[in-house]
This record gives sequence, C-alpha cells and structure tokens, in this order.
Amino acid sequence: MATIFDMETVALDDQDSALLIIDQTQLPGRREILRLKDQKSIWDAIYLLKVRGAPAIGVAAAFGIYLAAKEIDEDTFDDFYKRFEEARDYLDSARPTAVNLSWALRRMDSVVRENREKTVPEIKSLLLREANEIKAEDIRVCCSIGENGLKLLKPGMGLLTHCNAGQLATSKYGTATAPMYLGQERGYGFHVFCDETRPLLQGARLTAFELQEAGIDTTLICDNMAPSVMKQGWVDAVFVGCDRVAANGDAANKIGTSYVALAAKHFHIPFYVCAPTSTIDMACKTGADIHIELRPAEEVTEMWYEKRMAPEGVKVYNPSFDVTDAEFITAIITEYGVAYPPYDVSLKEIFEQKAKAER
Ligand SMILES: CSC[C@@H](O)[C@@H](O)C(=O)COP(=O)(O)O
Repeated sequence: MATIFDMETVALDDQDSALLIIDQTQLPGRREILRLKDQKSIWDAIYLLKVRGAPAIGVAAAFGIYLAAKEIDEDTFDDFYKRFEEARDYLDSARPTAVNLSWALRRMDSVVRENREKTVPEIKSLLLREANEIKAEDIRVCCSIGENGLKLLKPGMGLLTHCNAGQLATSKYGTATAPMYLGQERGYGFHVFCDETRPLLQGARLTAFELQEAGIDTTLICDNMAPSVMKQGWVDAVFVGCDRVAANGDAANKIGTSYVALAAKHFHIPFYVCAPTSTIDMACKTGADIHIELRPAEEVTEMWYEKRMAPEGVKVYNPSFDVTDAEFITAIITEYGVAYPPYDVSLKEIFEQKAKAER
C-alpha cells in the first residue's frame, strides 16, 4: 500500500535509545522529526498531540515505557517493578479517552510480571521485543481493516471521514483510511470528503494532506457542511476511526463524529466505525462509562496558529471526543471481520475469533 512518508509515524532510533515521532502539530507545513528520550517529553508529546490517534498513542506508550525501563538502575525485581509502575502510571495519565494507551501499557506490564524470575536485563530486552510486536501488530491490523472495509465498497463511491484515522494516527495505513489507500491501489477511484475537524483541524491538516499526497481525489469541507454534501448525494459511505468502543457498540471518537452519524442516518448513508480490537474495551459496558477528555479552552478561542478570535473571558466547553450511540453505527470493522448489530453479541464473537487465532 502507498504511504506518504519514508519515516513511520512512531519508531525507535537505531540504538533503541530514543522515540522518534513526526511532530503532527507542525503538519502539513513542516516535517519535523522529534527525538524524545525522557518521560516528560514523551508525556508532553502525547498530551500536546505531537503524536496522536489511538493506535499511534499506544505504540508511542509501548516504546516510551521501554525507554523508561531501560533507565531503571535496580538489580532486584521488586525494586525494578516499583519504578516501572511509577513510569507506567505517569504515561497512562497523558490522555484518558483512547484506550490504546492503557491497553499497550497493560501489555508491557504483563511482560514484566510474567517474567519476574528473570534478571532485570532480560526483562528489559523482553520489553523491547513486546513494544516492537505491538507496532508490527498495529501495521498488520490496519491492513486487515483495509481489506475488510474495502469489501463493503464499490468503485467510484464517494466517502466521508472525520478527524484523522489515517497513517499518522497509526503505525502505517490508518484504520478508516486503510480501505481508501487499498482502493486507490486497486483502481477504485474513490472521492473522499474530509471534515476539517474543529478545533484542532486534524481533518484539514492531516487527513486532507495524507490522502492528497497518496493521490486520492480529496475534498476538504468544514464540519458543518457534511449534511449538505450528503444531501447532494455525493457520499455513499462514512468511515471513521475511534478511540474506545464499549461492549454495546457505543463508540467514542473525535468531537463531531456523532453529528456526522446523525446526518448519515437521516440520509440513509452507511456509517462505519473502523476499530482495531485494541480499541474495543469490553470492560466498558456503554458509552456512558467512557471518560471524555476535556481540553484547554484556547483550542477553541484561538486558531491553530495562535490568533485570538473569541472575546476574552468567554466561557468555553471543549470536549475532545463524543460518543456515537450504537444505534447510529451500521457496522464496526475490525481486523477479525465486520461486526453488525446487536453489538453485544457480535463484538463477543469477534473476540472469540481473536482468541481462536491466538491459540
Ligand atoms: C485510528 S485513530 C482513531 C481516533 O484516535 C481518531 O479518529 C481521533 O479521534 C484522534 O483524536 P486526537 O485527539 O487527534 O488524538
């Protein structure tokens, strides 16, 4: 599949001693690679959206906790694990909604706990192996979501997406964009509408950039234009990513997603949520249990380039995500297949398939 950068979204350097990310706050104007070594700068990069998107955050956290573990200078398991837990909890506090962050850290934590009889250097190298596997898995998962999503589409279709669930939000290919990249490679000739995605414009700055660079026919619209574009008959399907899916199929994604879902339902357009199983949180019963991150008011009162546009002192409400109720979701596309309502049944089946495949 075609990708836009030579560099991957998240990587370790050649010495496995620093996290390399492309600073997404600078895109599309500047392609700046950041080299992050200490925990504070990795935490900041996640919080400030220099690296963002649920799967990419998970991979960054996996590498981040490995780098933290590497620096722990203790000989006994208990002393090592105490400091490991502190670093784990610190990274986990960077952003609350995307479950991939805690999912990846839990996986790394299991590696430590399951190998307590090994030496600390051995545990450190197992952590490196696990972080690399989390990233490799993410790439495979995106490819499978691409294949599963493409089966739902026909050549020449018009698609709409919200926020950035693309290459920049994952290790490669994206989730919601994977069927688009794959379709492009196979001559489907899709036309994609990108919602700009206020307040931080991930759609305008990142998705429109990615898709255009990949040669996909792309049109940028303001968020409030989606219903109008749908009404004209230009959209045959909506594809979005997600940050956490609850066991009943309610799905949290970038603020504004539920508004797109409502419009899609009104115009009888299928609304698909692309979700790696790492983003499905079966411990979370419904969308009401999903913690929605509140972000600083300045993201709304100032434009991305720091130009104030709202009156000083105005009250601002700035939730970063919203929950689309399961009833508005036509299907959830995972790496193990497509789940249809009722999701409490179909998502369980997806996890059964996953367990079978892992046996
Ligand atoms: C494959 S990424 C899915 C989601 O993480 C994405 O759609 C999204 O909402 C990202 O939000 P962001 O605040 O930019 O991290």
